[in-house]
Amino acid sequence: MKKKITIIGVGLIGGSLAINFKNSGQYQVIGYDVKEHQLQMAEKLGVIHRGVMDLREAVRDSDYTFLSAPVGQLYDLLDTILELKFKQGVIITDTGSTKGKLVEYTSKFLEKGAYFIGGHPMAGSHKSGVSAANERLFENAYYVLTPGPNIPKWVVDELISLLSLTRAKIIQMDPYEHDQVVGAISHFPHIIAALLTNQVAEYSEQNKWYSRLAAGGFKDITRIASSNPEMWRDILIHNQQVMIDLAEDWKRGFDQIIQMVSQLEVQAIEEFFRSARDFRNQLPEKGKGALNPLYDLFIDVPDHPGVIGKVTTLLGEAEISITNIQILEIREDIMGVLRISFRNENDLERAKNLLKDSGYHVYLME
Ligand SMILES: NC(=O)c1ccc[n+]([C@@H]2O[C@H](COP(=O)([O-])OP(=O)(O)OC[C@H]3O[C@@H](n4cnc5c(N)ncnc54)[C@H](O)[C@@H]3O)[C@@H](O)[C@H]2O)c1
Ligand SMILES: O=C(O)C(=O)C[C@]1(C(=O)O)C=C[C@@H](O)C=C1
Repeated sequence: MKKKITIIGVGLIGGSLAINFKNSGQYQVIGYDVKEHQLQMAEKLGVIHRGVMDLREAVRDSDYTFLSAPVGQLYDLLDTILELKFKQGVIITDTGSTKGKLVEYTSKFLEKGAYFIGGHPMAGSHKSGVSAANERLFENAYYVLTPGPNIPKWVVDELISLLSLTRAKIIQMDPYEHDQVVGAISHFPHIIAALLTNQVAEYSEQNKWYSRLAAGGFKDITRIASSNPEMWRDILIHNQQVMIDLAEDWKRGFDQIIQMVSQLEVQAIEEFFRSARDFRNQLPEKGKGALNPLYDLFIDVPDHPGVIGKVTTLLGEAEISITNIQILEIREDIMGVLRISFRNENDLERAKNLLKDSGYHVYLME
């Protein structure tokens, strides 16, 4: 009998994990979510084998349980699971963006016969929900595990082996070190992006040109301001002290550059940009083969031979390049969903209008 994997919270991250596990053919993948429509969509897209709305049923025979709900939900979920009947030796892990407090909180699982290992895939998107799930989301990305000191090595190895299906690079880290580092490279940047966006939004109330002229630079630095507000509220709250410390460093840096500008310290200003450029330029690019989840278009297609060819021909004739194409589900007599990725927003927009005008039902995902 196949081992059972339960995904609690079948959204972007849970759904992307689920696809990898399901497509391996080695596991039975069950989804649980508080939103029934997410489960229905997950089943329709073929992301999970089956969705259940009852947590008791979801965890009962599970060999591996993934908690991929928002960070603020994890503690209550863990408390509930602890009271339920679960398999002895089950490996429970999460995908939450913060790790320190959670790992401390979960040490009590061990005495109940379950192993908890904190986890955090360092890949994602500003999009939410299972419709944005992507089989290749984690490919080449780092996936951090933060096992507590009492978790046996063979248990960690077993989880690593399962996660290798995602083709992520799995590393282990101290949970508080994780929060420190990820606070600086992920959590704090979301504050900056939102702050900058709010500042410009305020100006644009008086003058429409702010939003009309907002081009590449502004859009690049503020892409993540489109992220899910509830998710980011939870993350900041659960990494509170790190955020406060980073803000102090930011204020110091900000005072310095403003001082340079007001004193017209031209050399220092140039050096400020040069050192940033040098560090930015040596950051590794995302590995080859990984999808850029940004410019995706979804198209409902009937399961007729040649339908993909018709769509790609239409795009090709209009000289719109595609970077990837994926069938999210094709079963007999059932409408399938085609996901086509484009290089930029302009291509995406043109393709959307073209396909719509040709009678296809096309949509973007939040
Ligand atoms: N989005 C990212 O870029 C990213 C990357 C890595 C890790 N994470 C972390 O992964 C987790 C999931 O993020 P996501 O982007 O997939 O969010 P998402 O909103 O796409 O999915 C979360 C899912 O959890 C469900 N949910 C909410 N409360 C629940 C509960 N009490 N029980 C069961 N299901 C519940 C929601 O209905 C939703 O389907 C978060 O903890 C987040 O911090 C996110
Ligand atoms: O690419 C994005 O939109 C993300 O915000 C992904 C991102 C990140 O900050 O890099 C966000 C949260 C996660 O916990 C991990 C990854």
